Amino acid sequence: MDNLPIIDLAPMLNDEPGGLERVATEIGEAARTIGFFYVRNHGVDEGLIDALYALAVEFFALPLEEKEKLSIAKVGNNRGYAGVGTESLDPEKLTDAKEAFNVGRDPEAGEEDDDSQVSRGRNQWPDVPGFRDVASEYYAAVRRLSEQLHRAFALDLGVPPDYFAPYVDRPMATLRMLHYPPHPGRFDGTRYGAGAHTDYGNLTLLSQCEVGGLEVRTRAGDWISAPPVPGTFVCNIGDCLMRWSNDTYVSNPHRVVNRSGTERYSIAFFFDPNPDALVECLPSCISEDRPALYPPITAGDHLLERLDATYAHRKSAG
Ligand SMILES: O=C(O)CCC(=O)C(=O)O
Ligand SMILES: [Fe+2]
Repeated sequence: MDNLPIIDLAPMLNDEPGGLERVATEIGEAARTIGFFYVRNHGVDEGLIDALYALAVEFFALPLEEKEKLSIAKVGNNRGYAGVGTESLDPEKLTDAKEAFNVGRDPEAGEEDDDSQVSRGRNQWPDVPGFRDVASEYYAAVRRLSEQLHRAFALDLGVPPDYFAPYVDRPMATLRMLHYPPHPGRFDGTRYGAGAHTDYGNLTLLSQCEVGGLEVRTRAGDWISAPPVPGTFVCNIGDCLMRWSNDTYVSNPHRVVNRSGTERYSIAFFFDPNPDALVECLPSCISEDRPALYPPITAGDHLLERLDATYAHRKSAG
């Protein structure tokens, strides 16, 4: 496979007769084989996406001391600024040549507001006019889209379309703006923008600016590029959904190298289930020849395990 499929979501999102079924079949095929696909007609306003890019560019252009006031290392809940060199998505390589800013979900009515818990509590907001409003609006839009994609996953995996709804209605979802400075000199394979890794949650929705750099590993072990396609998100399956589906879906390694000679920005949205969601291999994915490969775990514990392996500051804290 040289190209990732581009799946049109309109039939599902417009409630066309048979639309959910058709989209679920296409998504299921991609999720089982490579774990990556593009989605178009996804319903998220292009003007909103452009507005968030403009604010991300403004934020990353602030002096480092300003950005570090919002450092992710000061909080336990995975929100705020992570500077160049603070993360190793591939622990075998040098630290990633990227900087990032994370926004989580604001506490909703009746929810505890505890910043020490992963992906809960308050956000750290930069002093950039409009940032909070636009980031919150974008977050809500991609959250809705993620919920809708779960209906297609459920149908394809052999459970009712709303099966996942109670597990993902208070999600540990993270909006992450990313900036990859151009790679200095010739790329020698030691330092990636983002080292090879798999994502942790159920799904990721990635918007790329016009500068490419994302590469995806095929099952055969080749790396193929996933170039920006206007009007789409790249959607990929994460480790949590792979586990939940008893490896029916695949969470595939990917990496970023900015070979363009210019700045690259991207916006990722990582959708992890509710912290207390019990991730237990789906009954429809278990059979006599295919017993459950994993014991049950809460989504919160699963995410913590994965974050602690990635961040230097979390490792030393814990
Ligand atoms: O920036 C990108 O294109 C991908 C980033 C990514 O894979 C990640 O942050 O998990
Ligand atoms: Fe990723």
